[in-house]
Amino acid sequence: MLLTCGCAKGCMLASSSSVLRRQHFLVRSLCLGGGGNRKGLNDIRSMACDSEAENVLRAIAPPLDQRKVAIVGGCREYTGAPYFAAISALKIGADLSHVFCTKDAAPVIKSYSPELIVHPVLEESYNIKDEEKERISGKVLAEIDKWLERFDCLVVGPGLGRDPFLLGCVGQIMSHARQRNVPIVVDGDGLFLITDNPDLVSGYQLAVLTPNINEYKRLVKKVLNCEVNDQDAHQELQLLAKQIGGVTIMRKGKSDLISDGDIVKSVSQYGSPRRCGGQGDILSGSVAVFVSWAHQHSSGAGVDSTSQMNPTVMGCMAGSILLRKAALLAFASKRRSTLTSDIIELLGRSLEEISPAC
Ligand SMILES: NC(=O)C1=CN([C@@H]2O[C@H](COP(=O)(O)OP(=O)(O)OC[C@H]3O[C@@H](n4cnc5c(N)ncnc54)[C@H](OP(=O)(O)O)[C@@H]3O)[C@@H](O)[C@H]2O)[C@@H](O)CC1
Ligand SMILES: Nc1ncnc2c1ncn2[C@@H]1O[C@H](COP(=O)(O)OP(=O)(O)OP(=O)(O)O)[C@@H](O)[C@H]1O
Ligand SMILES: [Mg+2]
Repeated sequence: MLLTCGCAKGCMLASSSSVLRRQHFLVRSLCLGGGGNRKGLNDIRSMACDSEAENVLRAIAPPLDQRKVAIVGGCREYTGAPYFAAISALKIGADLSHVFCTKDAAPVIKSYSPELIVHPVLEESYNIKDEEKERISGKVLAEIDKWLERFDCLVVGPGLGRDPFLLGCVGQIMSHARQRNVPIVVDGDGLFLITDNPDLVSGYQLAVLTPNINEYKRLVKKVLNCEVNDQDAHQELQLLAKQIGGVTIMRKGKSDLISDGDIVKSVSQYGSPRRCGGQGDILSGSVAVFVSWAHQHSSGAGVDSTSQMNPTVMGCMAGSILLRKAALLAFASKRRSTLTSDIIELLGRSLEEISPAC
């Protein structure tokens, strides 16, 4: 079998055995990063490099292992978003994917798939009396606390809705996860929550924010107190991440821009021109798995040059390139009728093409 590296340095290896494949994996890892990343003029180290994102994915994807992720989201209005995030995490390699949602949403989400573990624990205001609120929020927290330490990553927000009582409980869940050093991906209505309460993630380096165009506008307005400036997109994102205290932000759009306040990376692989709802949910579930793999990779890394990159940034790059590849394949086949579920079906093939399971 001929394996080509695809790294910027043009490395190519021929391999006919799994041993050689492992050696090739190491060579690919060493091809990462290097001196080509520095821009120099100011302190932004920025690079638009899709092959680098593929190399990051290969480097951090372990042999098959056990990962558990949880999605906090799903309410009366939205049941698709938490399902998309949770099933994407499973398709990529999580062995268990939990969903913590409202009681109304749970039977619906369960009916989409027997693969998911669904906890009907969240409550919305319409369902409870004022005098019950304190007791119920204590109960919600106690339910989730039992599980928190088992998770390698939490995704907060897909289809969560904006009910103030529910968001109050979710804020407390985030604080508990933070105390236990569980990485958190914040998306959708989770971003609505943290835009109002940036302290929930401020200074937490295991937090990833994945805003879409609207969510980004709201964040910039709240934190930087200005309008979005697309001319200086990299600097603005870097400043925003720095201001929130070193969280990693992936600004989704035509290119996905990723910054931890230090480096800025961009993934621009052509994906799908279809903007069907739910692609961001695939991304948040995928990033959860990749971030947890990247942290594992970094903690065990030796001389491998990927160990110098923030693992949270690596997880975002890997999630972005994978979603874009799957979206490209889905659009090639389904064209105008491409749906989010078509993209999810192609996550496995896309991952296999970038990083075959050993
Ligand atoms: N199949 C599914 O289940 C899917 C469900 N999804 C889920 O949907 C949720 C929202 O995500 P999204 O991407 O539509 O949000 P976004 O771009 O900020 O807003 C667009 C416009 O809508 C408006 N608006 C939003 N919420 C509002 C509210 N409660 N009440 C009033 N206005 C509201 C918003 O207004 P604004 O905030 O600007 O005032 C803006 O004009 C989120 O939980 C996501 O995960 C998606 O993942 C897709 C697949
Ligand atoms: N204009 C675009 N062209 C190409 N790809 C895009 C464009 N905008 C977003 N994407 C891709 O789609 C993915 C999801 O981003 P999007 O902005 O659709 O998220 P979202 O609005 O949160 O999605 P959702 O509908 O799930 O809430 C991103 O990773 C990005 O790669
Ligand atoms: Mg979204």
